[in-house]
Amino acid sequence: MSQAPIAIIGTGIAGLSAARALHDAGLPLHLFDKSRGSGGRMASKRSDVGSLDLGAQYFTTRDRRFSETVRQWQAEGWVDQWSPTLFQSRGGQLKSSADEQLRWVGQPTMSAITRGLLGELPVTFSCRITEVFRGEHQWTLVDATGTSHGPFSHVIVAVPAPQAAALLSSAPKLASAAASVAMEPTWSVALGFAMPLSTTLEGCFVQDDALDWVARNRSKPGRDGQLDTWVLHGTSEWSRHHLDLPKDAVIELLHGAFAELIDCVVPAPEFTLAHRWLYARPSQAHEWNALTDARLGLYACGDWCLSGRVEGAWLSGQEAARRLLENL
Ligand SMILES: Cc1cc2nc3c(=O)[nH]c(=O)nc-3n(C[C@H](O)[C@H](O)[C@H](O)COP(=O)(O)OP(=O)(O)OC[C@H]3O[C@@H](n4cnc5c(N)ncnc54)[C@H](O)[C@@H]3O)c2cc1C
Ligand SMILES: NC(=O)C1=CN([C@@H]2O[C@H](COP(=O)(O)OP(=O)(O)OC[C@H]3O[C@@H](n4cnc5c(N)ncnc54)[C@H](OP(=O)(O)O)[C@@H]3O)[C@@H](O)[C@H]2O)CC=C1
Repeated sequence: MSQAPIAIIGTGIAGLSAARALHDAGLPLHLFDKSRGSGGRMASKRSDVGSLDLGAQYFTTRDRRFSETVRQWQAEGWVDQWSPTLFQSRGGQLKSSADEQLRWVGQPTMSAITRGLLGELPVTFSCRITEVFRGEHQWTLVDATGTSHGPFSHVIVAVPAPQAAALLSSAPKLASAAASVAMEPTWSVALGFAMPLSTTLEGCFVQDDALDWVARNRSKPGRDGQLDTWVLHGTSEWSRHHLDLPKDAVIELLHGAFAELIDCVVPAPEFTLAHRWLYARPSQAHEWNALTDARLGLYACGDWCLSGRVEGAWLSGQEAARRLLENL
């Protein structure tokens, strides 16, 4: 009888990091995602004005293993360095803030990374898993339409903590660890201007009431589009306070904050888009690496097990795969 595959729920960078490690070790697996494509919070959104990075803006590497992996991604052509002209804004004072930090982006879109990692791996998209339960020896998943999937030998849950908690109910310790993680929202807004704004600014770390970060989309390698498109992120606190505001109102408020911040004329945008990330980042970092119930064969990974950054999510996926292989 052939070996039952491993189920991985989530095709963000954590789920795909685990998937690649297990596939490279020769194990069969099957991925599931509720979205239409891979990437989760580091996916780019296709829009009328080209592809936009509404979630993760760039990533840095501190861990040696991740640095080496990113160099391999670079050799594959999936990523490139992004060296924006950086500013910071504190108390309304905008000033240049150049640094030596190496920053990476997927190219020509953020999604290139998870698409590359996914390759030909078996995956079911548009499939929200609502239940994960174990029979005598193997696992079954049930999706939102009531359809069952399985059997599976092991399950890796690679979704944001509040969504993971429900899927981990077979292992109450894991479920309660996931349930203890609070995640903060982020409102993300894109504004596209017909005439390029008259500024050298390409990225800005902001500390004010509303804005946290501003980036000029076309300054990233390989980005297309006719308009000069900007991505604005609200702070966690501002986003929490304005969580249920209609998108038009969010766009108007963040457009206003942007116009106040930047030292140039900001006309009415030709194009606008708002996206609410309910679970954008964990409110604090953890040092769990991954969560494990080796006896049951149930694992959880994601940025919330570590640093709340792309690097943390990738490392967490590696760790879930390592522990699973160790316990075979
Ligand atoms: C606005 C924003 C800006 C950010 N900026 C940066 C940055 O500049 N640099 C940086 O390093 N990090 C940044 N981050 C954080 C970074 O994006 C995340 O740390 C990382 O992408 C998390 O990856 P993950 O795989 O753990 O989770 P996710 O990317 O959230 O992946 C989880 C996947 O699971 C799927 N899923 C969820 N529930 C289910 C279910 N029930 N059934 C099936 N599928 C399901 C989702 O659709 C998703 O594809 C940012 C995040 C946001 C939101
Ligand atoms: N919005 C979210 O939901 C969300 C945002 N995240 C942001 O992701 C980046 C990535 O963090 P990382 O540690 O990999 O990058 P950096 O080293 O570039 O930035 C870390 C923070 O350090 C400050 N910083 C860095 N460079 C400069 C600079 N040249 N001038 C001024 N300040 C700089 C900045 O912090 P403050 O804004 O000053 O508080 C950076 O944020 C990072 O931006 C996260 O905010 C991650 C997850 C979710």
